[in-house]
Amino acid sequence: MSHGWGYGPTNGPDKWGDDFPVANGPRQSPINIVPKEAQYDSSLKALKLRYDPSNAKGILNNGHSFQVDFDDDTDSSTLTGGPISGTYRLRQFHFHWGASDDRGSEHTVDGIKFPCELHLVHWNTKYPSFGEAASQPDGLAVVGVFLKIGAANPRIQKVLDALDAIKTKGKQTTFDNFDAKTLLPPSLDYWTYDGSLTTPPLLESVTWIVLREPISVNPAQMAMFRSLLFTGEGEAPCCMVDNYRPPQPLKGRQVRASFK
Ligand SMILES: N/C(=N\S(N)(=O)=O)N1CCCC1
Ligand SMILES: [Zn+2]
Repeated sequence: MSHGWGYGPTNGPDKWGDDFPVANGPRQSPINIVPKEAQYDSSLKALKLRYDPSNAKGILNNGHSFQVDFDDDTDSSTLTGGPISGTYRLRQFHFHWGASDDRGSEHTVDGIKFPCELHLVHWNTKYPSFGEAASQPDGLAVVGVFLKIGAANPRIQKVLDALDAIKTKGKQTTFDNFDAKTLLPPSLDYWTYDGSLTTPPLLESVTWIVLREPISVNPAQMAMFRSLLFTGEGEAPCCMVDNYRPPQPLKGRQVRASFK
């Protein structure tokens, strides 16, 4: 790709392998999850997410999605349990979504696409930093949550109300006192498998933890996601939609379930 990666016809997922050969590696994400082929593993622990709302720092339009960043200098917002060992710190969360409700998620379930998918990105504190962890096979753990169309979700509204201030690429604003746990569904049943970042550099360092139960958003809330721009201020505007990578080959990997 002569210019930076993105989701368009000339720089989208089919072209990422030109600059990032790992795109065709053995543990790429996302994947299509086939529940009937996922093996229940009774040794999988319950997820333990302990988030401190005061760690929320800011919200940024990074030109590919938007992210809410957290202070990860201490173990005050962590993921433990589940399929991982040790302690992983919450770094940021972000979303992927479609131009219409028939697509947008990265993982699919029996081939079904959801309109949106939330990713909560954590890094293994056995490594000195996020950057170091991101290059290790057990360095990251991402909790994925599907969003479906239904009732308005009051808990996501504070995030969506901040989007007006970060419409264009590179814009950021403060975003404090937010408990990311409020974005999770009542059940923490999950599927888990070894995968990768779903955007360049596509590093194969992610333990994926995809929750079975979606959360809901209503159509007006989905429209707020779609109000963002991939482009920077003063550039020809391009709506930030369809910022998802399609499912990748499983290549013999096993998907385990924490539930029967
Ligand atoms: N691709 C990513 N996360 S994801 N979509 O795989 O959860 N990231 C790139 C840098 C930090 C997180
Ligand atoms: Zn993501």
